Amino acid sequence: MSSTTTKELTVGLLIVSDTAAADHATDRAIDTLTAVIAEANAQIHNNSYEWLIEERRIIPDDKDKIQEKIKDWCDNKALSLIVTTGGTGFAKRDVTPEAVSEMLDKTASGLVHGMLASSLKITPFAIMSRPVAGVRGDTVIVTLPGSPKGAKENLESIIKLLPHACIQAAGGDSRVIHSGGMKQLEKEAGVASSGGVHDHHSHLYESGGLASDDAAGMTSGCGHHHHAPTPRTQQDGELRSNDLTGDVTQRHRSSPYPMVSVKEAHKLVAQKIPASEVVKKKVDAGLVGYILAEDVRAKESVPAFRASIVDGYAVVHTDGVGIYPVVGVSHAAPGEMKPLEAGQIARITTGAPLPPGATAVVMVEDTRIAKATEDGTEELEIEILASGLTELENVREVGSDMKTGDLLLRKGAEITAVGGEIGLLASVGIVEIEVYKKPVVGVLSTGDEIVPHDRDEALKVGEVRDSNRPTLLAAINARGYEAVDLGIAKDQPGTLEDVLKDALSKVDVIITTGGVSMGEKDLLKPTIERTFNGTIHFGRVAMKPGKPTTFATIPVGANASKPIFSLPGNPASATVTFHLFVLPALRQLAGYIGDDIHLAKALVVVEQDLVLDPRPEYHRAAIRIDKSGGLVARSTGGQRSSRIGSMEAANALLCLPGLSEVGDKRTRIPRGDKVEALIIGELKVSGF
Ligand SMILES: Nc1nc2c(c(=O)[nH]1)N[C@H]1C(S)=C(S)[C@@H](COP(=O)(O)OP(=O)(O)OC[C@H]3O[C@@H](n4cnc5c(N)ncnc54)[C@H](O)[C@@H]3O)O[C@H]1N2
Ligand code: MOO
Ligand SMILES: [Mg+2]
Repeated sequence: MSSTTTKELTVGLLIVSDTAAADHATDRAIDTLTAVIAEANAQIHNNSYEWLIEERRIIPDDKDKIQEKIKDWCDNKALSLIVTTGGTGFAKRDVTPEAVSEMLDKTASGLVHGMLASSLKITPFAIMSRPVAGVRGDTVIVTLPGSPKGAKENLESIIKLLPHACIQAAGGDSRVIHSGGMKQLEKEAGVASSGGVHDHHSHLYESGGLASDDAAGMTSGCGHHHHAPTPRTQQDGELRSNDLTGDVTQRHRSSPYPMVSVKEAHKLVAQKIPASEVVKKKVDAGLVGYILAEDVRAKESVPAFRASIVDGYAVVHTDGVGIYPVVGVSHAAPGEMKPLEAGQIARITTGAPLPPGATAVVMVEDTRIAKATEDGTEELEIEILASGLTELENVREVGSDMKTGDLLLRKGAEITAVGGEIGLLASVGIVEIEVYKKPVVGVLSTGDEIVPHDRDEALKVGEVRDSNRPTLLAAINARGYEAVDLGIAKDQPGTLEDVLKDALSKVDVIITTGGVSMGEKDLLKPTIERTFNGTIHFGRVAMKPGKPTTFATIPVGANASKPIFSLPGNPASATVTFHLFVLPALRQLAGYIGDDIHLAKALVVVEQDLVLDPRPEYHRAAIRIDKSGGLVARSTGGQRSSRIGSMEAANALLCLPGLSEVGDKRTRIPRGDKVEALIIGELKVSGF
């Protein structure tokens, strides 16, 4: 069943409200309904369909305007679903049901009853609502009340049944989506099973009894399969975050950010990272880690002269064995050289230029001294013992290692820490090359409780030493990127705004930690969206640790944007997600391409049983090369996200599948099994 392709069910949100139309900032319905729909997407464990919000409009209580939008969204855009809010009461200006009714081809009184029945369980005032529902063309239309709470409750009461309705309304075969799962669907939607008719249907929503966040079947990016909906990126004008100035009572009570898989998160990062810039750099030790932005050709030949490969005597190779006068000396040093004639030899050292006329070199081991000066300090005649010399024997011809114009390094080549590429460039006199600029990375800790790690004063209750900033600054530096310390920002919108504004002018990539989950002081997301007009590409990832990992881009000027990674505050979460998401992004910006962007992966044997978490887990471990050359992994112990100790001596992240991925088949990886490991540190050997 997971082989069916994902169908997108498009949605239009039509907010009918005089107040909200006059001041869009007062609207809460869009956020609320977006959250309901995101949650519905997050709970789909079968990739047969997903909701996609395509339209969002706020219009006044005006019958013509309502009908105009409905006409456009049904007849031109053929959306799957239109949800209106507002105008369903008894006030004079409440005209939504009338406007919608006139547009319907069919009514759907069942949906109306369903909504009213569930609302009446919550409040007797539901009786004051006049919802209508029906079909126009291919589109299902539902009217919800204007209060965000009422709208949310009504939509939640029917949303699990709407895919079925929408697909049928559009003339599709809804068996695809409800094949195998109608009973489950009915159970989840709180509707009694109608018996045998649906017996051949299979799962629409997977069972499993896990918390929705954790049960989302996601891939961990380590090659597990999954049934996740594709991520929804932010649409124009859609803001999911809490209101910055809002009260705690108004915050979201379930995350409005769809849970994306690690693989999808990587894809989004790769897509949204700005293009790499080209800069000129000197060829020196500072070039390590850069990627060439141009093909580089040899400016000179190596060797630049005919050079000896051995210490011995330069000869004319046709001369043969015999005793010859030593008429000159050539050391590996610049200088003029007297030409050599047949019947003469010249002493020569390794790397020294051959005298003009010499055609081969005989090793000193293949010679004997025949005559020395009287004081015994100098050679006069030497007997050559080697016979059958070939032309250029023991000689490096001009350009035999490399010729002027040869392609030395291709665009895209990495200047490695091994040093070979720098040597190559240096050998032919290249002093400057074009490379991709390495990003400068700013690191900011956030949180009222966070104090500098080196503050020389005991902690007061509630204070926490900042471990994320030194950790990340170190990791960034060690990977060869310039890191800028942005300090600690308090959980106040203004403070965060000032610090980020300053950072945007100084760095290419911003990393923040803390303040991205569900707390009322978790201000990163609303600040990015509302203050900086940024786009949050994902705000939740199906992984442990690191669930609230957030990635956004903030516009800076006309066509430019800068990436911001808002990592969870928990220290192990911040460190893991830095390696998993930020490092590849930095490498992409620095010009790495393809697989080179990502952490290296290997299969390792686990030395202990590892208990699986509902979420795909990145279990910190120390891996070693054992005597047989294989890789073995030892867990670093307690894996709680707050425990930075789980990163101590860790050089790998073991990719453990989430329980929701392996089904009920197993709850642990037994010792001796192999798992994939992402390598984040140096490999050690044991039993060398
Ligand atoms: N109702 C929910 N609560 C939480 C959820 C959730 O889904 N629903 N997610 C949990 C998960 S998972 C994580 S991870 C954390 C992430 O929290 P935030 O990113 O909002 O971070 P904070 O709340 O600011 O801090 C969390 C924790 O980490 C400590 N911290 C923060 N910064 C630092 C630092 N620089 N150095 C050391 N320690 C730091 C902070 O004091 C907190 O203890 O949210 C869960 N909650
Ligand atoms: O995802 Mo959080 O990072 O588990 O602690
Ligand atoms: Mg928090």
